[in-house]
Amino acid sequence: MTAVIEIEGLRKTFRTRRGRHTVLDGFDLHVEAGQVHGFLGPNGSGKTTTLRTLLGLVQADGGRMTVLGAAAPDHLPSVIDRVGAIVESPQFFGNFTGRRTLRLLATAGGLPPARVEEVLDQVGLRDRGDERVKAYSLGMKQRLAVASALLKRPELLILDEPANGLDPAGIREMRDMMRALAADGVTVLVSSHILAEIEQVCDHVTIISRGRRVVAGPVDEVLDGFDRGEFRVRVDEPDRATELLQAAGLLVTQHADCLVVGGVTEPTDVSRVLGEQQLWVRELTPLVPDLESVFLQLTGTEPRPEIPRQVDDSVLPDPGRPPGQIDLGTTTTDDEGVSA
Ligand SMILES: Nc1ncnc2c1ncn2[C@@H]1O[C@H](COP(=O)(O)OP(=O)(O)OP(=O)(O)O)[C@@H](O)[C@H]1O
Repeated sequence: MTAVIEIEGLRKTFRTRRGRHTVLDGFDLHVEAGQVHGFLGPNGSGKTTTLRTLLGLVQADGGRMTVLGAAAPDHLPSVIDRVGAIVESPQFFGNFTGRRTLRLLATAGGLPPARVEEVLDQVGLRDRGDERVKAYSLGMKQRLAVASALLKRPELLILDEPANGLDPAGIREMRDMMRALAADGVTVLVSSHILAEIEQVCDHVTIISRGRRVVAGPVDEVLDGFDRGEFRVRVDEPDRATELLQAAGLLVTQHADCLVVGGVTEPTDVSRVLGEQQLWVRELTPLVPDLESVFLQLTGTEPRPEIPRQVDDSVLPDPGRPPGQIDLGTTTTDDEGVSA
């Protein structure tokens, strides 16, 4: 497999009114060719800063990055024509129509006008392309942004929150589009908070928390790593059931309307232990971890009853870092991202 994006030991500190704020603290990301790679993290964990840094929009304080084999940011210009990116909400001239906007971009990139019609059709704006952008809804602006990123038929597509403002049909279309692009060999790096979407469309995932990678790998393997063999069990007399199951060596947690039984290797063990004492199981459902539960657990962002969670409350991962951090210097940048 060829690495399309390599980030090692990325560091970035902003100077803010509250003092220095380390946003990326030795972050690593590896995206291989052909992957649809989900990039997840709580609000403020550093996703957009990572993508902006990768694209040369923010200067890193340390670390090593390559895009399509070219060292970033220094050699980014040599590969940028092969990269399509939407990072944050792109700004377009409100008085231009969607079609005119794309034609200008196509002309600047030496692309034929026919390509504009193809991408307008692809993102569902074919019939609204002659309206001014300022009259577009949020979701239509997002579709226009995707169209602009697709114009040059990129080998690598970087999408920061592409589902922002999209209606349910639009989200599904975005998912189908990512799948179709992947089938055509395009590598996609996508950040999103819609974890069910990510789980459906991505084959690989990296989760960031407070500027450090907390997990990375194939989605299936990440989820399997959190499968604790738990089952939801509904049964009459939950107290007696708990005693019996615990006596059989199983881990039992009582909830308001069910028991969660862990350490189960063979589900029939549960029904047998209870049935032998005339307790009949009404439900026995495997609790398969999903990306949302894994995300909440790894980032420490499970909602707490009656305690509003603050954005910087997420978990700071174990500081045991893989080797490979290379200092580029220790510059600190201000709120505008300009080197100080
Ligand atoms: N130019 C800047 N100056 C100062 N702080 C900044 C700047 N840009 C980002 N930050 C801070 O960096 C942290 C990470 O922001 P970033 O936008 O990368 O998070 P994110 O993971 O994309 O979050 P979200 O999911 O909310 O979009 C935040 O605490 C943010 O306030």
